[in-house]
Amino acid sequence: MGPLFSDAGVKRLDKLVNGHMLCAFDFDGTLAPIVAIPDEARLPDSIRERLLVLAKLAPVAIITGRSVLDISARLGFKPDFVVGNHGLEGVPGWEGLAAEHEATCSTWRVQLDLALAKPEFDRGIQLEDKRYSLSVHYRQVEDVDQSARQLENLFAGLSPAPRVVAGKCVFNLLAQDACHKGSALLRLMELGDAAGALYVGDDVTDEDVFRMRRPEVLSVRIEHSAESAADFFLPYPRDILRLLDELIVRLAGRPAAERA
Ligand SMILES: O=P(O)(O)OC[C@H]1O[C@H](O[C@H]2O[C@H](CO)[C@@H](O)[C@H](O)[C@H]2O)[C@H](O)[C@@H](O)[C@@H]1O
Repeated sequence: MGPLFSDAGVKRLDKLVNGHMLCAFDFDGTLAPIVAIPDEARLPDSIRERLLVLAKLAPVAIITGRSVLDISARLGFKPDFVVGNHGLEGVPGWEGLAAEHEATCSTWRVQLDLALAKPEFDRGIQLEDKRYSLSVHYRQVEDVDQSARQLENLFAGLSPAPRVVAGKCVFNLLAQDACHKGSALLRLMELGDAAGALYVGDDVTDEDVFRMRRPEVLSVRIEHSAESAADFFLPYPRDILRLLDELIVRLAGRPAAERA
């Protein structure tokens, strides 16, 4: 994993922009700064303005852990694709799987509501029901390590067994099937007839994209992590602005026929 703005990274970016490409982004921690209360996350105007320009030059996808309803209200513009619930919601052609995911989530919800009401669990634990997946947040608890351990034990007893993906002070409970951010991205590329894609993310569920290590997908992580499978990293969250600017300059410089 090297810095994106290095000779090797810029070479990959230039090569990608020369073909018909999809620009895909995660939301929290990538486009929107992390804040203590999930509902207070906002897309900064400086980023929205650039995304609006970018969307005129190339197809744009937002692939997030939030629900489609939640994220759509936060964007303030309409990208070509909006995928929610870590790839489980909003992918054209995958609608048939939704009913099953919804039923599984309701089952977990009942079990978790009962358990989390017990006095041993910190009242700061917040369950976010996103219809097709659940997020259990523990950012607001007194003892983060203790709550994380208790929650992991609790999830081990859930039926049916979820796929538990830890994130930033959150556990995401997902269905155990092949749909995730990586498979969603490949499906969007197929639908958009894209020869390549840029994917930018910051968290553990973004590793489903990074781990694919596809040569046609340029994967970029926000902040360096020795454990990440991403190709490149941007050192600081603010560097997303530079990346958007560099993309816009390159894409705007292409002949119109290539952008179509
Ligand atoms: O895939 P993403 O777009 O990165 O979404 C991942 C989760 O983001 C949200 O939670 C995270 O961001 C919150 C706001 O900054 C923060 O308070 C929380 O601690 C983070 O885990 C969102 O609430 C979840 O539904 C998403 O799965």
